[in-house]
Amino acid sequence: MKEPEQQQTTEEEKMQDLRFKANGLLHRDEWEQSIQTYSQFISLCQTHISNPQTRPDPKLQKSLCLAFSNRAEARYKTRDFDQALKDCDEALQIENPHFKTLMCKGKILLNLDRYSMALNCFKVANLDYPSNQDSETLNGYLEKTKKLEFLSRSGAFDFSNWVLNGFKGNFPELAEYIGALEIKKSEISGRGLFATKNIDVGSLLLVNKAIATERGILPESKTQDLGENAQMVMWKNFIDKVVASTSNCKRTQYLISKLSAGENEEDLEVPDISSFRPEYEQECGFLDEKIDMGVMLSILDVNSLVEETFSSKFSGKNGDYHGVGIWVLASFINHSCNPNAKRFHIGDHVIVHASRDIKEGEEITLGYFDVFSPLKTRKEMTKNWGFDCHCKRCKFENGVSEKQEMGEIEMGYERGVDVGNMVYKLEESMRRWMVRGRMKGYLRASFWKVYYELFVSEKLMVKWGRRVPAMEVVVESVVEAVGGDERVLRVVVEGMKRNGGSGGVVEMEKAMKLGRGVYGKVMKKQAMRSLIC
Ligand SMILES: C[S@@+](CC[C@H](N)C(=O)[O-])C[C@H]1O[C@@H](n2cnc3c(N)ncnc32)[C@H](O)[C@@H]1O
Repeated sequence: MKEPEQQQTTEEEKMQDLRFKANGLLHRDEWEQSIQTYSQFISLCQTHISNPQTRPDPKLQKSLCLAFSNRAEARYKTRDFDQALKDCDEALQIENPHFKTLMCKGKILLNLDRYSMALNCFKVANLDYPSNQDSETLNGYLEKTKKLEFLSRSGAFDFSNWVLNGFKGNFPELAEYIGALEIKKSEISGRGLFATKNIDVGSLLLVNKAIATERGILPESKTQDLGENAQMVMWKNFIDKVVASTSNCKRTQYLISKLSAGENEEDLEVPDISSFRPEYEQECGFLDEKIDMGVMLSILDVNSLVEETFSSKFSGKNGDYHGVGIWVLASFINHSCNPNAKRFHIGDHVIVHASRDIKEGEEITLGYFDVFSPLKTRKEMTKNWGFDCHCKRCKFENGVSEKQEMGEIEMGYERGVDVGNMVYKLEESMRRWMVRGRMKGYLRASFWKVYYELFVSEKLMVKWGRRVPAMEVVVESVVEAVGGDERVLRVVVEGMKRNGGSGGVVEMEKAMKLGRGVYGKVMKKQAMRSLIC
């Protein structure tokens, strides 16, 4: 049996060894091993301190604080943010302010998009700034966090430089942002996102960071098997990433658990939108149990989105390049064939903006697929998504699809007959059926492909121009009905060029407004002009 003093010395030596070993592992970036060794040190150290028979060295408290801080750093590197934050709080309970810990906590909070809390950490760290530390790093974090906090509050994103640079270089800074929105029961299906005030075209609705994304090349393989195989691998990797993100973070788990798994949507709880704000407090009863894997797969099936690039000009990637991801708040947006919003993806963020003016109380809707296609194609697409669309446009087009002329027009469309003749026939039929207002826009959007081919062809316009409505009239009705689109913008720009250069001030203003519907109000005039002209 060792004497208490002898035992104390042995314990102190053991702690010394563990601390030394853990620090070495941390310096060599061996995160998991260093976490384990710090845990051994922390447990021994705590027992030692709480033992009434020992006279712990006062320096031991400092070592314990540092061990928590270092374990937080290692856990941050393994993206175990929940546990890393707990370690930071333990360290700060022992010593506050503690520069190293505050820096680590700030970085974790920044990763979790909790900008104002992160900013607070960096500000306090700045007060406790030790002279031997590199001030540039802290200043860099302070500046970045201030900017993100402002963006998240204001939604004042500006992509001008990135656009003017031809989408080269770093992505623009993006922060999570939620506009004037709420979640409510939807007449379309289950829950939906609704505007809480009037929103004008181009305004940002939300910016949401993905829980996980997976990107890769999916070759349009000559053998179907190869393509399907690549798709399966991509989907599997994506699922693994989602599972990894949810197992480390209770908040992510909680948020995902709120999504529809495709069944009994009408009975689903309507969560408060504030629980999707990054700063939402953790303690409010986050999930304790893991989500069942079967449920998780259904959730991913119903809510995952294929990425859409900011602009076809931007992607610079060939058609083989695909990305899939899950964005929680954006998952509450229902589909409509006459959507009022558009989405783009930059890095891991989805950016949703109003593609036309939206009234207070109106539901925000996206086209889950290309809505510039005829009813038949859209029905196939919604079938793939697993639902029947009951939007106003589908209801109206279902009615006219019974008409004989409609059958002839559809047949002509599929066979690719003279586009001028088709447009003429459709316009004449709409006149006879007394189709008015938005409904005209619906049908024109359905057969947009032929309108497009007609309006961009000088030769065809010479032949058919007098017998079909003016391009401006068609464009206005289509945009009012289904929102802005790059292809519509293209027709307008081609028209302006035909009329001698880039058109007058009024035409340019109209094109810029259309541009805001297509790309959102995220750039200054010069950048928008470079995109549309
Ligand atoms: C991404 S979720 C949209 C939010 C969902 N309504 C909810 O309550 O969580 C996609 C699912 O919503 C439903 N949905 C979306 N748009 C729809 C539409 N136009 N018609 C019918 N169901 C729709 C379908 O069940 C679809 O699988």
